Amino acid sequence: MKILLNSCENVDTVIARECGPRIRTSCKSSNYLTTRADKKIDNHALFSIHNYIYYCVYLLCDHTARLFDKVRWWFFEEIESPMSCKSCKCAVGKSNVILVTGGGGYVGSHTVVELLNANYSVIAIDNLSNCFSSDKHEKPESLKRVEKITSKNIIFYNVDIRNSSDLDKVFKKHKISTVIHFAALKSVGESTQKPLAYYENNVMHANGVKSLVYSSSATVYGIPQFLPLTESHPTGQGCTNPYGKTKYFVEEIGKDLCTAYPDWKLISLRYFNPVGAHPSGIIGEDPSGIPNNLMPYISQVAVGRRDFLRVFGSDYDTVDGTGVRDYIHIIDLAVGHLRALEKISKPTFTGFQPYNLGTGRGYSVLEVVKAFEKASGKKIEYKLVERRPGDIATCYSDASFAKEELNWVAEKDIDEMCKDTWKWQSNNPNGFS
Ligand SMILES: O=c1ccn([C@@H]2O[C@H](COP(=O)(O)OP(=O)(O)O[C@H]3O[C@H](CO)[C@H](O)[C@H](O)[C@H]3O)[C@@H](O)[C@H]2O)c(=O)[nH]1
Repeated sequence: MKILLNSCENVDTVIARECGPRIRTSCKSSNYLTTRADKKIDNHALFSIHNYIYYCVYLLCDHTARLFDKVRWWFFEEIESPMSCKSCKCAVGKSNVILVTGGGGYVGSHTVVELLNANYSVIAIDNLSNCFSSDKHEKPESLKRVEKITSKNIIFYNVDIRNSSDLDKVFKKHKISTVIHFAALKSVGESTQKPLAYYENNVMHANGVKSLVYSSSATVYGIPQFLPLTESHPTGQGCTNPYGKTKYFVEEIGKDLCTAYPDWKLISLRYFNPVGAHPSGIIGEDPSGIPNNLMPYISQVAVGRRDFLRVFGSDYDTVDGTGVRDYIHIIDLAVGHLRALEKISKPTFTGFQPYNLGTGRGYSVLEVVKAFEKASGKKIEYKLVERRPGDIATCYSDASFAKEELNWVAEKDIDEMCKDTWKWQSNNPNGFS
């Protein structure tokens, strides 16, 4: 016989419904079957006992199923996003899924190597505007090579950070703990010619996650009022180019956010001049078109892609009249991001904090040319030309605050920067393509 059990009924109401009130009372008596002779009543009693056991089994199964369901959801909640991370297995734990915007670019790809080596799960997005990819649905070549270096998988989306609906999809799909925001245009010279493109690209779009490591720049300091530059140096005043202004604006937005919403945390890493390449020579800097920055230009002259370097300005008040910058090896810079992630994930860290990432030592353009000639064994032809608009004479860091707070110091010197740049460029004369 079948009895329909309604989930809202308790045992008493079921038995009452099926067997009547007398039996309900009787069946609760342990000696009922042995003391009653009435067959009809016995049949009723047997029937109700059967139902009772049936119902108890049902309850047991139901509770077990619910418990199992709860455990299952708790389990998935802990290790991966209930939304969909099953496909990508991105979430090893809540605190180590990092979204890297601009992941295919120079600083992005080198940082992804360090993140993967430190066992973070990486979701990379890029609009492929400044990195080579054989197909727009494919990962950029730089990230394919990062997978080769690390033997680890990167989840990649071709997403433009200005497209908020595409960004939303990524945030919904993955349980991201922190964003490292690299996606930006980065040429001082170009920014003076195409300021609108810089304001549109570089002023960030917030989305969900409230923990952000931001890729800022020493250009926020403008024309230095004192050297070396510490984090307390005024920013924004006298920013000499739109590129530097975009970095300054984002820092200001970040400060306001962190003041208004105490659950927001932002570390702004003020890069000095990143150069060099992964020591394997498998990835490196591959600007599209004519390089704007010094080191890739020199290395393209060395490899025969350009005839000579134009040295912008030889009348600055510096050691040899050429501009002085604080060059930092890309691997040191990438490791700086790991230290920043460790810092920002501490419950004690709150608000907005900038850190300089530099070596603390400046080199002139001609000193860099000399160091590169030594590392590559190639003669670098150059011509002294007019100053470049937006440039300053000298810029170098005091990075002691990063040492103190992040336990980070730049370890690689100018010779290693040139050696690794040359290894990359000579192994890949045409870059990634
Ligand atoms: O073809 C070139 C390119 C550069 N330079 C000179 O080399 C020095 C370095 O110039 P870069 O273009 O390599 O670097 P910037 O200092 O202009 O800017 C760089 O450093 C900034 C911080 O100082 C930011 O990090 C920014 O992203 C990064 O491009 C400058 O004196 C510049 O005039 C040349 O002489 N010829």
